[in-house]
Amino acid sequence: MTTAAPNETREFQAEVKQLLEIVIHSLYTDREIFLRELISNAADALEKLRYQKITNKEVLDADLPLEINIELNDQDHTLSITDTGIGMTRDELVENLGTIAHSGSKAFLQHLAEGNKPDVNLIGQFGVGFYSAFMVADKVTVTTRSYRPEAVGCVWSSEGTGTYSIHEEEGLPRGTKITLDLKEDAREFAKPETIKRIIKQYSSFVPFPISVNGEKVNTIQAIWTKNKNEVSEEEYNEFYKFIANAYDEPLMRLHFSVDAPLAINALLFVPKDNFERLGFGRMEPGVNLYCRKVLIQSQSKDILPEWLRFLKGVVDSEELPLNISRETMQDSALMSKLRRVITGRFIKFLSEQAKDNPEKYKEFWQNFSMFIKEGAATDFTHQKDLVKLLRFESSKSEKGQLISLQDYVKRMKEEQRDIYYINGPAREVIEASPYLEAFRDQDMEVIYTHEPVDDYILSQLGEFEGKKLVSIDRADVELPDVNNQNGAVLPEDKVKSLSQWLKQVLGEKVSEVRESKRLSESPAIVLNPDYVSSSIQRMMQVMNKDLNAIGPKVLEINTGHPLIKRLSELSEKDEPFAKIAAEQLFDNALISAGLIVDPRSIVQRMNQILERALN
Ligand SMILES: Nc1ncnc2c1ncn2[C@@H]1O[C@H](COP(=O)(O)OP(=O)(O)OP(=O)(O)O)[C@@H](O)[C@H]1O
Repeated sequence: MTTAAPNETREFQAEVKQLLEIVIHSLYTDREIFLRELISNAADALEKLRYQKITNKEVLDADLPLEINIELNDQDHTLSITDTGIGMTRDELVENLGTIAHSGSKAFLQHLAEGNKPDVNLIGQFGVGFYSAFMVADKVTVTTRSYRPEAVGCVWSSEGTGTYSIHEEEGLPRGTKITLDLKEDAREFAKPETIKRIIKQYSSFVPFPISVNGEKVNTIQAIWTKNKNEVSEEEYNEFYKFIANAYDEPLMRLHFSVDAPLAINALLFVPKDNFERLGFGRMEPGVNLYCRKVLIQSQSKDILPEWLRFLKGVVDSEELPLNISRETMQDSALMSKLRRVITGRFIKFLSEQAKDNPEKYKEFWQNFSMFIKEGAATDFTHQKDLVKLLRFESSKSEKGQLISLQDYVKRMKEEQRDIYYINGPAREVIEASPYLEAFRDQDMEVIYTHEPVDDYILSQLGEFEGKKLVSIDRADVELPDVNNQNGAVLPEDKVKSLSQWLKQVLGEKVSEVRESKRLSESPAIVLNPDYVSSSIQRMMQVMNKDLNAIGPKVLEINTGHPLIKRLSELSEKDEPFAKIAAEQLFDNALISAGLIVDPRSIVQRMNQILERALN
């Protein structure tokens, strides 16, 4: 703790200066959001005070009503917001209003620093918080006194240029008053009609009375405790905007209440955009935990598993003890029960959406599939149900059309025992690869996966509805023989000697060379002898920045292919060119598997091959 002098001027932290610079000089549109930010801070302070009172802590001015008062003075061009919340001590003032702790604000700054325009939804997501007051004010004064009985009141003020001043003041009531001296071009914010309109728009769900010049303006509602048919579509959307700091409407909504095994009222929203996917860093959880309408924990990390961090909303359970501490919250049996019930209900909701509202589900999948996959890979309690929510393209679905594992199983061929999948960065790449040849030949469907996490989930799962999940780049896939379109194949002894010769030429790159039963068009294919699929190897190549970070392969050759037949002849004659051709054949097969091959050696070899061809 710093023991500050009674009257002092301090510098803002560098990031705050940067933020203020942007707030003051570049944010001209949507300036009215400053009011929402300040009201939301006031409401937070009031929620925290209510919690302190309930948990029997001693509180200064315990009888003050919990409310927000806005005073406007059109003559002096001032606006003040007063709350009777927890207030701040001198140290808290310095910490909270002189520095930025919020990682979101830093990401927001970074985004702006890269020359992007601040869009209003983004401001809503990350918040410029308290500092947004400087969009409309050329001086901001914060008069505050903490709820702690021994606390001394303080006054903080700043003009938003690099410094602020702070001094102590006797006789203040508990809570915080923020006074704005409005800029000349922001004087409309001293007019009651303007302020009332803005409150209606952004803050009508604030759970404390708000008055403007003494007139009460909001209706306090805990709509999550109401019946579904008592809440209008508009109220839901407004509530979403309030709770998610959003400006658009949600993509999906789930409102439910259950009595057993636990009494729960919940209202959950899926937003339209996934800011994590758009590159704004990891999302913070967005669901608040209530007990009988009293906020227990905002943005609770414990009420839902991490993979559901994209959800916004409210969970209210009367079974929660009000004075539950952070520690007990984390590992209480009650919390894990709540978590299980709510997660299960949400997953059920998604599968209903997928069935009854496929277009909506598709939109959801396009934006939020990464979270469902994360859940399927990490949340073993719900893995079985989550896997049913996964969607894939396949060799029998049209481009962009998605199927589930259940769809696949339903249309499996009678004699087919396993579920087949193959990974590749894009549909076109997969379809050009030799892996599909045999399956096309047999008219068997293959699921296309595009991300390593898909393969991770499927290989970890092992089976689905009793059917084995098999990556078709595995060496041990059992398949009926294909019809070789090339006519006669090499005789057995030639195959044997060619295989031995290839093994010798390619050395440690191959664990085995053998005749293929699955190729009809391509000369050769590489297969994985172990459980590591090509997609995971590809990822390791990139992560380790090492093109050799792939294990030995099984090389299968198409013994009916003219190229292989000719190679057999050349190898018998000990032609030096045969070696070059063999190496290129192997690299081509790696490329077809989507693996990355050192381009330098390939180019060199290709030039040798060209030279010979041109001669
Ligand atoms: N009216 C208030 N009463 C008590 N504390 C406040 C009040 N306003 C702000 N604070 C304190 O100042 C901190 C910083 O506020 P600021 O609005 O910049 O960020 P935030 O509220 O934490 O985040 P965000 O606004 O992005 O949600 C708050 O976390 C809170 O501790």
